[in-house]
Amino acid sequence: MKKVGFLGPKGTFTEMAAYSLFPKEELVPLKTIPKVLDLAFAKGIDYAVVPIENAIEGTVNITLDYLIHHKPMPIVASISLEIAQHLLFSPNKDRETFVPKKVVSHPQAIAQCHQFLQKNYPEIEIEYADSTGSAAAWLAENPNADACVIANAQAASTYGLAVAQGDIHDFEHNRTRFIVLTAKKEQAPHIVGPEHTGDKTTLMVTLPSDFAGALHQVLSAFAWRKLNLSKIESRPTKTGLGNYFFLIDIDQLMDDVLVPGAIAELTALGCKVEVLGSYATYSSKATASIN
Ligand SMILES: O=C(O)C(=O)C[C@]1(C(=O)O)C=C[C@@H](O)C=C1
Repeated sequence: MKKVGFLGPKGTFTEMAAYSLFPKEELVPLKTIPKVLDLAFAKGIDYAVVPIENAIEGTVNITLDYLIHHKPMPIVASISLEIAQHLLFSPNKDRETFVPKKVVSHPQAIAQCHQFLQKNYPEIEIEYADSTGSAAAWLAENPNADACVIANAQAASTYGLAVAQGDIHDFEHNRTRFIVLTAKKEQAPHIVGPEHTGDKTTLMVTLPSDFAGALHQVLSAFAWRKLNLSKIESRPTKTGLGNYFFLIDIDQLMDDVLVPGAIAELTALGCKVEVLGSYATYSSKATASIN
């Protein structure tokens, strides 16, 4: 059995992602995203599953930055899940009359429900937790707290909390993409359950210096080869204000000609190019209940 580390505890969205991809493997809950990446890098687990991007809030910066700057490992798969955020109360509180003073959740979950909170609880104090699951676990241990949490239905049932209001995320099409990483040689995991939606190659491109038309030249290396890009994002290199690199997702696996050709062209322009992964992408409804 493989060991799959994920942002825990039980009841997180990342657990759903890990379970959708690896229902038969040993799932290992870890407290924070850096802890998951550290353990994968040290080969204490076979695979790491961590969130990377949300449809409402954008990139999960901690994942990307920690991966790139501290624990570089190849991406070997990704999965996108529907994300339904619910407002959960302790069973000790009356759903009709309780007015919580505090809401506890993961920053991404709070951000996805920002307008809901503004409208319904404008005075509420916000407390950030390591994950939605850890917020739910905390409320289960402190059932008399004047607090509520934002988490999913799986967390509600795992921790015996009541769904005071379902689907409180501000935009309907709320999805998060999770990536699978490994520091072990064997690479691509064997995945059968979720729907295979396509393939990606993710590149990290650092420009030699800031010159006129640099990004245009970078993009044209892909354009004339008809390589479709599904994402381009700039992130700070952390070497000084204004220094950025680009993360580029190409909509296909690494091949023998086109992608290496584009990389060679970028290198000839003076860019530094690293391949962060070439992998299959999956999609799932995330409704599976985890035992
Ligand atoms: O807190 C969780 O349940 C997580 O799995 C983390 C996370 C994230 O970091 O984006 C995953 C999916 C949702 O977007 C909200 C939170």
